[in-house]
Formats: sequence, structure tokens, C-alpha cells
Amino acid sequence: QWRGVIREYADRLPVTEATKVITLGEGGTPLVHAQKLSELTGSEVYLKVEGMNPTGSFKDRGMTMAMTAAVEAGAKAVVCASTGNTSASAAAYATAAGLKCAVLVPEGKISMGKLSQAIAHGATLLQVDGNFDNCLDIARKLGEAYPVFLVNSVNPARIQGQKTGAFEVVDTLGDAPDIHVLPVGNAGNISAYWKGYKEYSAPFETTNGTLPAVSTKTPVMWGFQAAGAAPFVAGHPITEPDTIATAIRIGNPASWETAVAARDESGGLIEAVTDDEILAAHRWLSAKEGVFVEPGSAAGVAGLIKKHAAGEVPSGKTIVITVTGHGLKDPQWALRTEDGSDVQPVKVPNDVVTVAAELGLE
Ligand SMILES: Cc1ncc(COP(=O)(O)O)c(/C=C/C(=O)C(=O)O)c1O
Repeated sequence: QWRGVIREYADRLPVTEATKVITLGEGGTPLVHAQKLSELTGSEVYLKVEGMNPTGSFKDRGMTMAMTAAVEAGAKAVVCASTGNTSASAAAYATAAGLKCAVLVPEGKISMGKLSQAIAHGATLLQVDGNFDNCLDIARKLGEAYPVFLVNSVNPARIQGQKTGAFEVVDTLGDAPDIHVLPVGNAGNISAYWKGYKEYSAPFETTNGTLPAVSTKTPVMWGFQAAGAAPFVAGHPITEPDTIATAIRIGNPASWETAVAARDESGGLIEAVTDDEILAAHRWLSAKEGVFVEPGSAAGVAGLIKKHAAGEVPSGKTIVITVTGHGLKDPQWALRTEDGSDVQPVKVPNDVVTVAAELGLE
């Protein structure tokens, strides 16, 4: 029985036997072999399907640690800024911890699925007249000046929890992949994966002894941003980020330094993909691999397809792509055809013969 991220990796996390663990069973997500992407690239491509976490995104890995830290600090209320998934996760884990939760989201730029989760869990949700970066600025000031505990990924507990994604990849594959690909927004996740891969590839000091290295190497990190919200590509913050992938509609990443370190220390890259490429990858996953993700989650897959088209994906390698959020978070995109028109439902009479004919059955 999977016991949640903290209990499964306690000897590599800043917790003790006495820590009261707040968990909803996060982690232990599927590593799915992507048959069609493997055929396309000539490498073995796997998808780390983080939409299978309790609130439907990778944020739960970090939130179990952040909410556990909030309880340990005696907090009564937590706050976060979010493009949606962090707020959904914070609301659920705050409920599990018995804490009040305030979430700040950019007005009109949060998907219905994520909004419904924050409301369902009773969070106080404020739609700020601004973008995510404005929300994060306010949340940080609230955490500094008021008795609320900030659970955004500027809180190191979040990065500690999210590094377990890398541990699971190595534990499943038997070693680190050659390339790890993922979307980049606020850049906490690329920073966390790099931290996890580095820790797992070397002896790890703990209070009761040294843990041996688990992997023989670290992967090259490939991050992908939406072209309209690509500060790492521009080399500076973007004041008016814009993309249909609202999850990664972020112009001033909080984890700038650690993301640049992950890119450069690993010999990797952070590049951009267009909204059309993101939507094409979103459809590729649904139609060819059987995996349903929200658009922003597909940015890594869009990047791999783009790099392959440019002849820059090596064959014969092992490649892992983290797909970060479930498709149900933003189902409108699956109900729209490639030309943007709505998918029309097919209506049939209540009659098996007509239905059989409609299905082309003899
Ligand atoms: C589906 C999905 N995919 C990728 C990202 C980018 O991860 P980071 O680069 O670690 O920010 C997010 C980020 C969401 C928020 O930042 C938020 O919820 O406030 C996401 O929801």
C-alpha cells in the first residue's frame, strides 16, 4: 500500500519520526511507456503522469511537505497565489490539515476544473485584477506581514516534496534517464527534479548515517515554456505573459536562479513552444498515447516533437517527460476541434438498429 510521498521517502526529506504528516496519498504516479513517441524518436520515451495525484497535478508532492511544515509551525491559515493547480492542491491539503486557506488567482485566467476544486474545499478564493505574478507579489507580502503561512514554491518545503518525482523515475527505471523533459512556468518543478536527480546520484547524509547513491548519472534537463510566456528564452521577465496554457502563463518565475542552475549544470536547455504546438501535443497524447492532460502539461511533449523535427533528439536514449496536470482540469480543449469549432454531439433515436448503422456495424 503506497503511503504517500513523505513516508515513502522520509529518510531523504526534512522530517522526523515526530512529524505529523499531512497526506492525501500523493505520489507513486504511473510511468507510462509512450509507444508512439518512442516510434517517432527512436528512443524509449516514458510519461510521468502527474495528473494521477490526489488533486490531479504534481503540486500535491510539494503541498504534502508545505502543509506538514505549516502544521509544524503552528499555522492556522495558509495563503498562496496560483494559476490554478497550486490553489486546488493547497485547498485540499489545508482541509486535510484543518487549516484555513486563502488563494489569490488572476481574474478570468483560471480553468473551471481548478476553480471548482478550490471552492469545493472551502478555500477563500480572491480573483485579483492582475496576472499570476501580481498575485504572487501580494501573497509574498501577506506571508511576511500577516499571520498566514505562504505555501507557494518559494517555500523550500514545496521543492523538497516535488524532488520525489525524480526519485520515483529512478526507482522505476532502475537509473536516471538520459533526458528529462517538462513544462516550465514558475520554475519550481524543474528546480525540484534537478535537486532530486543530483541527490539520488550521490551518497546522501542523514541524521542516522549515509545513504548510498541510487543512480549512476543525472539526466540532461529540457524545459519548455509557452512562446508568449517565455522569460528564460527572452533572458528577462515578461511583463504581459500570454498563452492559452493558463497553468504556465507566468512572466516572472520565482525560482529563476535554481532553474537556470538546473538548465546549465545538467547541460540542458529551456526553450519555447507555441500555443498551436502545445495544443497539437495535447491532442497527440489523447489520440495516440491514451493519456489526457491539460494543455500546459503537454508543453514538454510539444518540445520533444519540435526538437525531433529539428533533428535534435538523439535515438537509442531513455527520455522521460513529466506531464503535470490532468485533462479534466481544463476539458474545454478536448471539446474543440483543431479549427477551433465545438465538437458536435451525435444524436441517435432510441433504437438499436439505427445505432448499429451509425456505428457502421453489420
Ligand atoms: C499543469 C501545470 N504544469 C506546469 C506548471 C509549471 O510548473 P512550475 O514551473 O513549477 O511553476 C504548472 C504550474 C502551476 C502554478 O504555478 C500554479 O498552480 O500556481 C501547472 O499547473
